[in-house]
Amino acid sequence: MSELFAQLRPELTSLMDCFATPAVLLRQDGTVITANQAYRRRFGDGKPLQGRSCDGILAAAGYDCHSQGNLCPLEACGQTGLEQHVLHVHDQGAVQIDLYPIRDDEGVPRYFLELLSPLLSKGDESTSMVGNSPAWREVLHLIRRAAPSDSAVLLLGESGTGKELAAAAIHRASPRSTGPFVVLDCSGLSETLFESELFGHEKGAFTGAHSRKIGLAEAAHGGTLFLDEVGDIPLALQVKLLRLLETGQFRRVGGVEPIHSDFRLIAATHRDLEKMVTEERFRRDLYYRVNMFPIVLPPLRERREDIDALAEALLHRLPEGRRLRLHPDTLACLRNYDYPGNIRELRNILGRAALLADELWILPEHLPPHLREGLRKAEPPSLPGQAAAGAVPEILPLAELEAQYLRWARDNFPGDRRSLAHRLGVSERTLYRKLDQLDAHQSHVPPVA
Ligand SMILES: Nc1ncnc2c1ncn2[C@@H]1O[C@H](COP(=O)(O)OP(=O)(O)OP(=O)(O)O)[C@@H](O)[C@H]1O
Repeated sequence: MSELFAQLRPELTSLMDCFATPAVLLRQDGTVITANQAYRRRFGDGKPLQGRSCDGILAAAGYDCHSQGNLCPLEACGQTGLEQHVLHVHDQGAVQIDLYPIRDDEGVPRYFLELLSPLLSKGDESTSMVGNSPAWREVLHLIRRAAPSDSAVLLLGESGTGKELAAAAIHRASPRSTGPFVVLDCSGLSETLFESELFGHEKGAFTGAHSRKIGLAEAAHGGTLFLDEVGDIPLALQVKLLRLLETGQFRRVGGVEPIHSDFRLIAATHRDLEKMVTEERFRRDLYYRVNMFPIVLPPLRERREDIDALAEALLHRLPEGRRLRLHPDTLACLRNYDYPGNIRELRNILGRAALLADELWILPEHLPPHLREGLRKAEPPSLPGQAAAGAVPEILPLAELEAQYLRWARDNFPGDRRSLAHRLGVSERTLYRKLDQLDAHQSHVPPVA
């Protein structure tokens, strides 16, 4: 890094943090000079990004720049000298990349500002599945495996873990994507209602059946039928559902004509279906029929690494959330909570906070009190001599003591560098200088933010 960049790094990072979307400043060879918080959260792996190649960072986050005919905007800009706007398509979804050359006084592009806006694979923003943790990547891997086949998929997981979103993603990535995606929530339906919802009814079939109604099984023809909370289907109706799944045929309530429907089945439940089978509350034959390809969606507390990115994405989806930013202390609280209601609960917490926040920042005070208790309080390192009280303290050079404390603060402080500098009572520039000195002595250390 040139001396000038070394001196200006705090200012540059601060400038980059003005962008809400992931932004990175690159050299001509694609190595990173600095990146903003949004970039580190979305694509970072917790290790320092500075000096690493941008395509290596993206590849590690599951966005392979060289796959599927993607063009490198940096190369194109190097050849033409012009800003580039390209769409990269990845298995994880699409990313809009806007690359702007930063020219020297002779007009030669020397550095490049890259803004990345992750888009959705297909569909709109509200259907994107955010997450990059190992647990979530495994789910995405299974979804990709299951999607092209016609096999029935069973989505298992606690309420609010994204089962419906996953079902829609499987449908969108399947050969039936141009067909309908029909959802039937099986919870809380009486037997009569369930039957008439699934199979439809003829006019006059029962009191109140004033006209013929097409059932959801029929409406799903050519597409996907998603049975949410399949464990809630009354035992008496399970046999009718099994017959439908086995033969693809059914009759409307009050009808005599057999109707054929060709759909792919995806079912979901938060219940332990296997246990229900042993307790004879769920038919074993139906269980085998729906459980051809099980996918377990992990609870949010088992994929805490995704909380930052999820919180940003969910906030952005709220109408009042687009103007707001999550303060590092708020993110620290969000990371430490267990979310019995999973992603739905996180979304609701953010919705409430967005209404309470007047200014730019969502602060811990905008969160429910039980989340604020989670503010992380790591113990400072035991200083030399402190562990063995009464022992003769080991005398260390002050500089070494400061380095030890700084290392601890850097590794444990949950916020960004600006807040850390503030807490340490030094300028951001001084903090950067001191951290650079630490880095010079020790490579492969995690960044502050
Ligand atoms: N990976 C994800 N990325 C972004 N948003 C998500 C993700 N997973 C779930 N959500 C959001 O969380 C909310 C709950 O998701 P969803 O309804 O799919 O959960 P569910 O498991 O089907 O819940 P339930 O069992 O109660 O029906 C939705 O608003 C959904 O958009």
